Amino acid sequence: MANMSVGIIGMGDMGKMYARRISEAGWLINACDTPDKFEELKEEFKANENIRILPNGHLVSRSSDYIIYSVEAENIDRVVAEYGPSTKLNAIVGGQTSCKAPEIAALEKHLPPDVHIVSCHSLHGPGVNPKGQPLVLIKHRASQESFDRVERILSCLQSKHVYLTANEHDRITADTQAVTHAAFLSMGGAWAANRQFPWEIARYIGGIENIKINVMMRIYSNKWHVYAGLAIMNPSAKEQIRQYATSVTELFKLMLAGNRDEFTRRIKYAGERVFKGSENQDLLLRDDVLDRFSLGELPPERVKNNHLSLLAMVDCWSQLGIVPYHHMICSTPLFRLWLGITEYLFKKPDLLEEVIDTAINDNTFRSDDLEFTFAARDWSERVSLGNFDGYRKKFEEIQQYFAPRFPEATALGNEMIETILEKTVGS
Ligand SMILES: NC(=O)C1=CN([C@@H]2O[C@H](COP(=O)(O)OP(=O)(O)OC[C@H]3O[C@@H](n4cnc5c(N)ncnc54)[C@H](OP(=O)(O)O)[C@@H]3O)[C@@H](O)[C@H]2O)C=CC1
Ligand SMILES: O=C(O)C(=O)Cc1ccc(O)cc1
Repeated sequence: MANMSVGIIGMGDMGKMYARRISEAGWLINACDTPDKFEELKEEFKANENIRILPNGHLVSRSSDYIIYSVEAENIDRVVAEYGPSTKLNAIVGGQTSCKAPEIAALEKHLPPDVHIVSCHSLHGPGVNPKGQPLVLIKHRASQESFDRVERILSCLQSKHVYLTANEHDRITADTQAVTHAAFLSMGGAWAANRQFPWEIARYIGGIENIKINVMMRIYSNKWHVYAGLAIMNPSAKEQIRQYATSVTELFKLMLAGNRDEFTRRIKYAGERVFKGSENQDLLLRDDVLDRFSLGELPPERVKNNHLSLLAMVDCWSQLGIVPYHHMICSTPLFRLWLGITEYLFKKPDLLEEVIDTAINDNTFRSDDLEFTFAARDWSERVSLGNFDGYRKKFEEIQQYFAPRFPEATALGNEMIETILEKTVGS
């Protein structure tokens, strides 16, 4: 055990984070990315004697006792097909992709039968401290001894271990990741379609709005393939994202029709189903932290919003019979912020009344809500069709629109996440 070496195939953001942390704990790392990056990676890691950069995945596979594939979900089958047959006899292999059905299928299909399969998934981005964040471990085809070895190696991340099957993982992360991202992707899509920068508009500054903007900017400043992969390849995500788009559409139609009774009944019913049992728990987020992280100047008086995106999320959970608190075991920082702002709205009866009133009576939001509805449906459609190119094109167009403010938004977003998560980690 003491001499076990760890292989990492795919030295992108997550692969490098794993390599650095695992090597610091004293394990020997054999790592590679695509052959064209061999020299560059060798240069980058030359000072770290516990990290050996190799030219390709065959050499990593042959020489490592535990191998982690940290490549794009879309490429997992092709990459395991290529290097899997070179795996060292009796080694342990797993992946770090965000969606387990295609990963497990690839590992089962291409690895020799003597190889043990243990997969993992860190539920946070490469820039977040893994301490206390959920780390899913999947003992798919492995002896207890092999599983214990993986657990010991990864214990250096100091994450909170969560034991699930691949199916359970995908069902829960479809909600905590794919639907959460769909909501923020749609906000960005709507603002870009209306040629708005929300931090320049009083309605979108302060409180809940700060979280919406900062998380939206965080997602669009990242790589499209992470979001495309975990939505398009997760078998549970299509249905859940479709329900979100349907909830948005149906609530928007009730608003347009001015149907206050039905709108109110539906919102309250959804709120009861989703938040029943959590009434006496502390709120995940507090006012003072909500107001602190703004990309724009706070207006003298708070401007009302109907928060269609949040109302639709609660309606979606209710329609799917999901209690989001049960999903905290696979919560990412973004999901905790998302759940935090929805419960903030639903657990403040005066605010909820104001929001319902605004939704029915205030016409100044109609064009924003129309674009938001289009965006939610369009993202859902692209995911349902399994359209990676279409996903990429839309993502990158919107990304370009917001790019000039990314450096500032990333700094503010990091600070916001750190401050707010101090309170929500482990809850
Ligand atoms: N980013 C995040 O927040 C998180 C991501 N994940 C998951 O982790 C995985 C990696 O994500 P991330 O690090 O962000 O993505 P990156 O794009 O930064 O890293 C993936 C790397 O794998 C490389 N790669 C592709 N094919 C091969 C190959 N045949 N041999 C060796 N390397 C190869 C890619 O090269 P090239 O670019 O040339 O294709 C790239 O450098 C994904 O599946 C993602 O879903 C999990 C948790 C968090
Ligand atoms: O927190 C989020 O949802 C992120 O956007 C970062 C992220 C992306 C992919 C993962 O598999 C896990 C975390």
